[in-house]
Amino acid sequence: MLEVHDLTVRFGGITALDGVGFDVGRGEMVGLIGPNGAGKTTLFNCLTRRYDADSGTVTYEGRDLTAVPPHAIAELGIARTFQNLGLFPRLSVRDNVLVGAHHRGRAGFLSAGLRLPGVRREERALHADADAVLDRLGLTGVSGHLATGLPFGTLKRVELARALIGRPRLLLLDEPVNGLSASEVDEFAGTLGAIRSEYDLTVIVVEHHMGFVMGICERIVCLDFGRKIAEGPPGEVQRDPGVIEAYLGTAVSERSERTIEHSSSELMRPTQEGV
Ligand SMILES: Nc1ncnc2c1ncn2[C@@H]1O[C@H](COP(=O)(O)OP(=O)(O)OP(=O)(O)O)[C@@H](O)[C@H]1O
Repeated sequence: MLEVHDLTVRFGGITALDGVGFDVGRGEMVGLIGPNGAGKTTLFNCLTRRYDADSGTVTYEGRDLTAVPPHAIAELGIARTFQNLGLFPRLSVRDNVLVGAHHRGRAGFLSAGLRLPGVRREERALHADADAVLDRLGLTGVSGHLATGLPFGTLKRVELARALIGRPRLLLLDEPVNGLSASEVDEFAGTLGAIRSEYDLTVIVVEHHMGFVMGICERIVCLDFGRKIAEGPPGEVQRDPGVIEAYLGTAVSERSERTIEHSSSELMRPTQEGV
């Protein structure tokens, strides 16, 4: 479904991605891990065309993604969530979700302004879809609430709902469980596992929470300093000396500027059962 080949992105003197390559098959759930600043979000930004790559190729369902304009990404069936939430605080939860369906609307400026019957039908259909997704994610009770002021765990689910209403085939999740409590992480893992098959999704998930990512993904790609340093099944990657060094080496080496978010026990924590 997705082939990333030799992808390089530079910001001035920083090489955020350095010849990164990996494939993702349809239906897979792939984890993208690596210490802070490894290049994970930059990779997502390339896949969604927020960033241009300096070199390399990205092929999605046989199409050269680097030639696709950013506004056409959602229509191709690619949706994402954001590390720091990308919601509109002054819109209701339901309207935030509806934003994710913008590419499904066919009404033009004039017909929408005149409120023609076709426009009203289309709106009713999209609202029904929004309500179904909100219901599926347990958000019906807050659908009329402004996005501002809701608990972080709820907002993470709103973001997921907004991605799902776009009917994606490829879902990119950027730190979906960051900031959630242990029980919320387990709940999110269960929901993600279920909606993956319900919505026929292929998923790439960036996450620092090793228990979550190792428990839910079939394959892990690890980046460090913009380079892919490991790829394989979770058990293998967890034991990879280069991966352990990338995370643990930060305390004693030149990585002193980076934040060490996760200890060795976090990295080596057994995978969650039943997720
Ligand atoms: N727009 C930008 N301008 C300049 N530098 C950038 C930009 N975006 C990312 N970088 C740099 O590229 C490198 C990779 O950043 P990126 O955010 O992709 O890492 P990450 O693996 O997602 O990190 P984290 O786990 O902390 O979110 C970092 O050194 C970062 O400072």
